[in-house]
Amino acid sequence: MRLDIISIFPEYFAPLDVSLIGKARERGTLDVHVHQLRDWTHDVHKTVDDTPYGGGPGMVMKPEVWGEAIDAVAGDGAPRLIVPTPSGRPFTQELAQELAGEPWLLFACGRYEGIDSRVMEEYGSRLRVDEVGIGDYVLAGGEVAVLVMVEAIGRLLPGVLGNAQSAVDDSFAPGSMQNLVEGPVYTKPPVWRGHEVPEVLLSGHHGKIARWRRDQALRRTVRNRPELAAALDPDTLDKHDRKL
Ligand SMILES: Nc1nc2cc(Br)ccc2s1
Repeated sequence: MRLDIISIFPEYFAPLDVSLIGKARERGTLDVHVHQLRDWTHDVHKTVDDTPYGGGPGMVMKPEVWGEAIDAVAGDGAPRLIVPTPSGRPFTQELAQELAGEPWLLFACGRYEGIDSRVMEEYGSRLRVDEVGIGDYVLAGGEVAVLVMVEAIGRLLPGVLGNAQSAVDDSFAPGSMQNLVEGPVYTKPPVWRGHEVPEVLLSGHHGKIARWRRDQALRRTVRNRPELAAALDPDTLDKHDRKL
């Protein structure tokens, strides 16, 4: 997968050199290119923003600069254009899975009050354009949102996770974990400061362990994410689940 990221703060993406994503880049699973938006300005101050039409606070990012940048990076190709914004569609595990199947993603990192909407209109006619949010709060720019999305997407690529099963068991993963969060996890020692590991996990009885884990996932989902629990497909709940 090729990833292009356009930002006025390319240094935000240094973390993509480390850990899982860094190793995926070394292996060639991920081909990441970060671009400085100001490289496509033509004035001495490298201006990327201006006051909003209609008045109001803050500044809006100029369409001309973004147009030149995206034209230069995309060329005649057809990357999927992802624009992080608080007003976008929710970024979910399902969308991460979908984006992990794309050959080329181009992330446009807005700042200030956002990018002039005509940029998304312009490219919507020839590229798949998704305005995507990572939660109901406002950041200072799209860079951190891109880091979140790149990590969530990158870990789903073949060979990135040491154990591919981990992604299947992820919270929210399509299939048996749809609309479920994961339950508690434990490792050695069996007793730590008087806290014992649940006995079933030491039993070696895989059926009972799987049942216990699902119960714990359901209980945690009901407690922490009641709106997900309400959306659980009744057909996926067996009679035992319903008793919880
Ligand atoms: N939650 C989010 N906040 C922001 C702010 C800006 Br400015 C750009 C993108 C995003 S995504």
